[in-house]
Amino acid sequence: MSERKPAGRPVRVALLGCGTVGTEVVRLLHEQADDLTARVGAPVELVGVAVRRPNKHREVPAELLTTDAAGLIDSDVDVVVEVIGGIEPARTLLLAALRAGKSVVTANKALLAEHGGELFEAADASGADLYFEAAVAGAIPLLRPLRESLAGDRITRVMGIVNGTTNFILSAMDGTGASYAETLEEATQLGYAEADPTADVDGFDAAAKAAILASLAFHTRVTAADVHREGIASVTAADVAAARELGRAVKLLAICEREVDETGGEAVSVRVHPAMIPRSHPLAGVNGAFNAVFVEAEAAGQLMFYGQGAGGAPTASAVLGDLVAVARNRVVGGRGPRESAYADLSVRPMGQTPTRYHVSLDVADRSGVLAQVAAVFAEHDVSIAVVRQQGRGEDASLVVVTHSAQDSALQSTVDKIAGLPVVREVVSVMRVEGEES
Ligand SMILES: NC(=O)C1=CN([C@@H]2O[C@H](COP(=O)(O)OP(=O)(O)OC[C@H]3O[C@@H](n4cnc5c(N)ncnc54)[C@H](O)[C@@H]3O)[C@@H](O)[C@H]2O)C=CC1
Ligand SMILES: N[C@@H](CC=O)C(=O)O
Ligand code: NA
Repeated sequence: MSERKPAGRPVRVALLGCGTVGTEVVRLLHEQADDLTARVGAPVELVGVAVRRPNKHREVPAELLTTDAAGLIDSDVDVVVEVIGGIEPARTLLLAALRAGKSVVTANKALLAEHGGELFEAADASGADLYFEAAVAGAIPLLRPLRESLAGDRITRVMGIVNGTTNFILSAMDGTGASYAETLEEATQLGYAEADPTADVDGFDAAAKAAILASLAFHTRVTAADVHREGIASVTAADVAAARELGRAVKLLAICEREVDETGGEAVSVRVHPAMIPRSHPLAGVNGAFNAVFVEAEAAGQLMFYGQGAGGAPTASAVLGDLVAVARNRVVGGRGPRESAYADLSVRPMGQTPTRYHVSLDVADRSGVLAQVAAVFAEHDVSIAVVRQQGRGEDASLVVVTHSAQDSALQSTVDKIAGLPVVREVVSVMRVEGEES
């Protein structure tokens, strides 16, 4: 058996925040101390944990606890791990760490999606590392493959389920019929939801992740404000039932696409919205807090990443992976990848993005109604792929699935149809993904 090499000077780590993820980071650092030393080539020493209320953290040795996060960063530490969340004070603290040449590991997608550029610039100026695998899809190794393994390929599309809380809720609505409120409460108890769960439900969390994914995939700075965002608050039991009837499931998807416009110029589209996907699609079988992301690249073809996207221990696994990487860089010299935003592509507005709609209507059951509805689609140059009509006494249910068209044309079509006197109710309108157009 080969002997382990003697370990060098300890890598000194400051942890900021000790909630769902931070608690698990402390546990893993303690439990895996010997293995981490062997893997890094030096002991990884937790020298301080910044918290808000020290008396609430019995799991951390009292001498490590401090309420002075800035002071901890200023002390003799090599790496700062941030699991506080939110924009401030995380932004100010991490900028201070990076400017002082301390490597940073963070799980904070909200911060990266809004101020990633500023953080990368501070890292470049001092030569420090900035790693953030936990920020997207929790435990799933996804950002490192995009930043490193696929750096020689040309990514064309990234599509996936990147929010565990909403997937947990939609899975329950589809499966057990549990109420929205009950399910959200359970997701919060299990540590999946953000401190303010509206960040999950309204799609802000997924939009931040989509911005990070698009930035890495397309070598372009994409911020949360660039992402078209719709959450799941408007998804009704009727939508889920309509999907089910057509052999589809409703999922909140993050979709990042490289697009070529009429002049041959390239742009990207980045969006988060609920969509119906066929039950045969691999994403339809992703349930609970699990995440899954498809990546399509010109040479690699299709890749799929699947696993636990939320929860304390899975997220801490990704944090520890990054910690080992930056600690190794400290021990052997050198640094990880810098920001790559050279392509500088523009982000296409949602209205100009090609999408497909599923529209379910209650209409009067008499001759000529279908023709009237079809005429509105034709007027907006929207081609129909599937029509299904079923009589129910005086009324009929009419379902239309379109071919691909500009989102703005689809939206105008639905607005006009809603105003037709023969249309009693627009029961469900949802985009369709995951099948040929
Ligand atoms: N929980 C999860 O499943 C995942 C969380 N993340 C991200 O990880 C980060 C942490 O998330 P959680 O642990 O779930 O949040 P949490 O709310 O459970 O923990 C955050 C902790 O930071 C503390 N804190 C707030 N301000 C502080 C300050 N100024 N100084 C020191 N401590 C402060 C809070 O008291 C709390 O204990 C967030 O950025 C979140 O988006 C990422 C992936 C998954
Ligand atoms: N709140 C997030 C946590 C992980 O990023 C989620 O539900 O996915
Ligand atoms: Na990840």
